[in-house]
This record gives sequence, C-alpha cells and structure tokens, in this order.
Amino acid sequence: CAFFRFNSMSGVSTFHLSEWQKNYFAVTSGTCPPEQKADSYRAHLLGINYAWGNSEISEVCAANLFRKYSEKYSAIIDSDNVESGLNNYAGSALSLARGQPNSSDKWQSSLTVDNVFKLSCVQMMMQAGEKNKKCSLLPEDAHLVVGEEVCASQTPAKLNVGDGNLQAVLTKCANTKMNGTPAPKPFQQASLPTATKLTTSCTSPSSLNSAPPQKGFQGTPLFLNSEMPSPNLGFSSAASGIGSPSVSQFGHGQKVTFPNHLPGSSSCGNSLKRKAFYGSSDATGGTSSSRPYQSRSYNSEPPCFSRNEESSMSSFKTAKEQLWVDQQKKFNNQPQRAPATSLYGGVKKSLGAGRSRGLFGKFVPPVPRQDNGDEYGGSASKPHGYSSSDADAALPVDERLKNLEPKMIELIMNEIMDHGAPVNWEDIAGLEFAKATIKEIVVWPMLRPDIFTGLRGPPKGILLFGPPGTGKTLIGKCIACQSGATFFSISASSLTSKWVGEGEKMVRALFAVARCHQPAVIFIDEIDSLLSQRVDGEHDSSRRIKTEFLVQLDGAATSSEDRILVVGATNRPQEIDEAARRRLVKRLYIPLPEASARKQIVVNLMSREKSCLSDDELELVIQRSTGFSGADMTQLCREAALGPIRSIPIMDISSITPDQVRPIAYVDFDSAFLTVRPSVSTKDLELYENWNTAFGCGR
Ligand SMILES: Nc1ncnc2c1ncn2[C@@H]1O[C@H](COP(=O)(O)OP(=O)(O)OP(=O)(O)O)[C@@H](O)[C@H]1O
Ligand SMILES: [Mg+2]
Repeated sequence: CAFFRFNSMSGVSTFHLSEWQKNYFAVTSGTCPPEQKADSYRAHLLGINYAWGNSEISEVCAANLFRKYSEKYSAIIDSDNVESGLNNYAGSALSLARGQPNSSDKWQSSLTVDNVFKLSCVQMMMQAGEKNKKCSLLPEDAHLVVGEEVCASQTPAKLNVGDGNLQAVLTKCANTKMNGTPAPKPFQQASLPTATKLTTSCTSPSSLNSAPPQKGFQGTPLFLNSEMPSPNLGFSSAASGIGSPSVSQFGHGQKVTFPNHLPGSSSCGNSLKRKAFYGSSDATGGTSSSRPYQSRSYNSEPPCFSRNEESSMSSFKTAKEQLWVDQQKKFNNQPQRAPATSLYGGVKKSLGAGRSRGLFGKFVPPVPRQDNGDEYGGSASKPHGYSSSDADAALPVDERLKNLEPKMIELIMNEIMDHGAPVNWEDIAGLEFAKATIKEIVVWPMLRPDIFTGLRGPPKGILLFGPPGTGKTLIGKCIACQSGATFFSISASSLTSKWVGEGEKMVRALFAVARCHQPAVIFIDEIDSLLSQRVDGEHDSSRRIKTEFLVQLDGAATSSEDRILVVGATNRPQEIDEAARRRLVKRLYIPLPEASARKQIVVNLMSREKSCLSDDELELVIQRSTGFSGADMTQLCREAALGPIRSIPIMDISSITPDQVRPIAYVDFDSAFLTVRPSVSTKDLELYENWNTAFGCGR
C-alpha cells in the first residue's frame, strides 16, 4: 500500500485509499464470493494504474504491484474450482477439451460414411480420380481436418473407395514457416468399413511445428475455434479459406467435412495436446493479452461449407453449437449475452478471464445463473419504471430516482411494498374515533383530492400509539387495503439493522420511490426504534437515519403536491424524538378495547366456530376480561376453542369426526381465564394515558 500511503499523505486520493481498504477487506475476509474477490482485485489493478498514471508511484513499483495482483486475479478467474474460482461455468467445455466424457458424446451427427460419398465434391473427386488415377492438389489445399485435428500430409494420402482406388494426393502444406521433417503418423480408421478406407498421414505436433507457437499470427488461421488452440497456432498458413476444424478442403474450393464423431476418426492426440496447452496457459496465469487464441479476430464469414453442402448437412451441429442451443433452451426467458459467433457458427466462449470485457470491466458470467436468473427473485412485482427483461436495463427511468442506487430501489420495491391480507374496517373492533380520524385523513383525501386542498389538506404524518396488542398494526393493514394508495410497510428495525450503514440511503430511496407512486402511504411499525430521541454517544448511522427521515418528512409535509402519508405505530411513544413528534401531527391513542369492543372481538371470533355461549355467559366473559388487549382477547378465544378438543378422550382423538366435537361453552372460557392474563399493566396504562393527555390528538 506504499503508494496509497503516499496518496493519502499528499491528500490526493483519500477516496482511493478507502476504496483500497474496502477491497482489501473484501479479499481478506474469507467470506466474500469469488466474483467479489475478482472485482476487488480488478479494482486494485485500476488503483495501481491510476497511481502510476498520476506519477504517484514509480514504474517499477507499478510493475511489481501489477504482477502481484494480476496473478491473484487470474488465480480466481482461471480456476475452475466451484468454490474459489470463476471458470467453472466452462466446465463442460473444459472436460470436452480434456477428453473427459461429456454430454456432447451423445450427440449424433447426421453425416454418415455413406452420405460423405454423396457429397458433390467427393463425387467429383472420385470421378477425377477414376479418370486420372491421380489427383494432384494444390499444396496450400492439402490440409485435412478430421474430427478436430488438422493434419498436414507429408506423404501422399490415399483415399481408398471400394475397388475404385482413389488416390488423393495430399501434399504437404505449403507453409514456408514450417521447419523440420514431419514425422508421418498413420491415420487411424479402425472402425471404418473395410470398403471405405481413408488413409492419410497426420503430422505430430512436434513435426508440425518445431518452432514455438508464435503470438503474432499472420494469415488465415487454421483453427477458427478460439478456445481450441492447437500447435498450429504458430505457423502462418497460406491455406486461405479453411474455415473450420471439421472442414477439409480438397482443391478448387471444394470442401469436405469429416464429422468430429465419425467412427474411428483420429483424435491425433488432441486431448493431450489441449491439456498440455491449458496446463501451460494456466501456469502462466495469463491475462487476456497473454493468450494468443483469445484476442484474435477472425473472419466473420459463415461456416465454410459451400451452400449446397451446407444445406445437405444442416442438421449437423458441432458440440459447441449444440451446447449453445441447449443453453438457449434452458435459459430461454432469461437475459443472456448474445454469443459472439465464430466463423463456423459456434459460440465464441472465453474461458475464464474476461478477454472481451477487459481488465476493468465487471465480471459477467457468460452462462446465466440459475439461482438469480430472475433479477427480482421471482417476485411478481417488478419495479415500475424498470425494464424487467434485463438486469442491466434495470436502471431508473424516473428523474426522481436517477441519483439513487438501483439496488436500493429494488429492495424497496421488492421487500417493502406490501398489499397484505385483506382487512376491513369492520374487522377492527371499537376504536371508533381513531377509525373515523384515519378515514378522514387517509381515505377521503385519496378519493377527493380536489376537496381536501389548502387548509383542508390532510396531515402528512400520523402516529398511532398505545399499549401492545391493541390493533395498531391491524389499522396499518386496513389502511393498506382500504386507502387505494400504494402502501409501503416497513419495520423501523429493518431499516436500522438489516442495512447497517445504508439506512439513510434507504430512507431517501423509500421516499423517492413513494413519490413516484403517489398517492402513497408509508407505514412504519415500531417507529420508536427509528425516531428515538437523539442522545450523545449514539451511533452515527442511527443519527444519520433519523436526520434523513426528518428531512424527508419535512419535504413531504411542505410539498403540497406530494400525496405521501407517513403512518407510524409505536407502543413506546415517550421515546420518540420531539422533532419527529412535531412532524407526526396527528397522534392517535389506540387504547385497550372497551367492553363493547371486547364483545365484538369475541362475537367475531366465535361466529367462525361452533359455540353455545348464551348472552349472559358472553357478558360474563366480557366483564371478566377487563384490562385485556385485543391480542389478549384473541388469545382467550383460542384457548377456549381448545376446550372441546381437550375434553375428548385421548383414544378417540384419531377417529373423531369434526361434527362430533362439542361446541365451545362457557366452561371453556372459564378454564381459559386461568391461563390467559392481561398483558398490559395498570402502571403502563397510566403512562399511555399521560402521554395521550400531553401530546395526543384524541378527545
Ligand atoms: N381492535 C381490535 N380488533 C380486532 N382484533 C384486534 C384488535 N386489536 C388487536 N386485535 C388482535 O390482536 C392482534 C394483534 O394486534 P396488533 O398487531 O395490531 O397489535 P399492535 O397494537 O400492533 O401491538 P404492538 O404494539 O405490540 O405492535 C391482531 O392480529 C388481532 O387479532
Ligand atoms: Mg404492531
């Protein structure tokens, strides 16, 4: 970090210093995924570049740092370890290259030995061979590609077809750079029918290329498959027009394809060579520029079949093509980078390091992940104003959202917006004053914004306070269902704990998104934990959240156009900051239910069950439940409802039908009173009453 010490000392780049620290933490924490590590290393490299570009570090220092972090970066990018590397998506291609069993083995080629001989070019050659008994080919055409191997024939190759002994003289490639005497290697054709013998010679890698592979590839490449490097990379071929590993050219532009999976087609030790190549390239830990086969740009011509041959073999797919087709089928509806088309129509896939994305680009796996294919976690509600089809396109289009982090907006859209289970005003027992006030503030202004203007304009903040279990959250749910507004339900604790350090951004994003979805209600349960009184020594982040919230609340309150209502609920009103209290202008006390409300709760709940409670018994229950909250009343009814079940003998419980269960009776309430007690103490109740007298808006 020498140069960053320098940086920070000179005060030039404290930003970069903190970035460096962040990234350093990411790579040393041991918990972050390889993508994040790779991104961090790339950011390191960017930082080094920046420092060097500004002459803040010497060239030697930059080179050292570059080497160090390039190696670390490559170690992740090029590793196919599922846990620590990023190259595992290319596993199938790698296993193919290594000669391991691969699903492509099952793919069938439509090209059979029989139809090879129906190809016009082969027919022509056979006829020519018959006529001349000898077919002289131009030296530069003498490349025969069988399977995925290029064979340059040193000695005349013989193509024996039945009795007509066609002797295709495949002369040595006129490669002026090819040195040494090629060691002919017999071409294996073990499983070809005896009547159909294809005999040629295949030069070994060493004989093909005694000089080491050259980076500066000139001329048309023999291999156009960017991920199938071969020793031939090094030599400059004059065999222009040879386009595919599986295409062979027989003079005069005639081409013949020998399928990769032709029985007995020679592999010519391909897998070994490839393995060796991968081994060496991995060892170098090369970046994009160090891989000769990655950065080359090849012809963009379509596959090198002549048209009629192409159509006759249209059903044939190379392994790579098939892989691409399979992927397309699999991830049909998911965003995917369009593959670069290689010369023969396959997928140009880079293995590992982002050859095309550049050193400082974000890592984008070429194969979409199954787990997060859906950017919105499978949620049906996608952010309004966002393109849903592509993660990259998920950029805010609304002006008001443009400075916000898309991730935050997404979190709000996906996690906060909540329409909840339907709750009606009638479901809330008692609380007539609170319900009427809320209807006046929330529902009517939403319905008739033209009437509720000026002084009649609704308040922008409501506080519902009262003992626990009295229906504050229930009212919130009811507002969500009945107001017709976009409802954002967020618990304050999730703002303060779930997104530590990001809380104020979340608050900002919350209001910005709400502004885009007006009319909107933001319901904040447990608002005391968000807006508790500011005290000395409290954590910086919670203070920032509070300040941001007050600012946003002020903005919503002062802007007459904004139709955003904040509804807070708390059972600790005394802990709310006075500045917040002032902004939540309507402070409604939600008290313990009165006798009539308790009766309504019991009647409501009993109406859904079989019960035989007389009016007198019901009155008795209501009397005995003085001091119970709505939640306590619900609990009492639940306990009583279990009474008839408890009275069934244990051996009958498995066989009894629902009709045989006796109705709920007073005796069950009697026993329920033994276990259910009021949850709010009279002392606590006093506190609420006092606070209501001091700050409440009730009558
Ligand atoms: N007035 C009411 N009418 C009908 N049911 C009620 C009422 N009050 C409470 N309940 C019952 O109690 C349960 C809990 O109520 P709720 O969650 O609204 O309480 P709360 O006031 O938000 O409590 P807390 O302050 O602890 O969050 C409700 O699901 C409902 O079943
Ligand atoms: Mg609640």
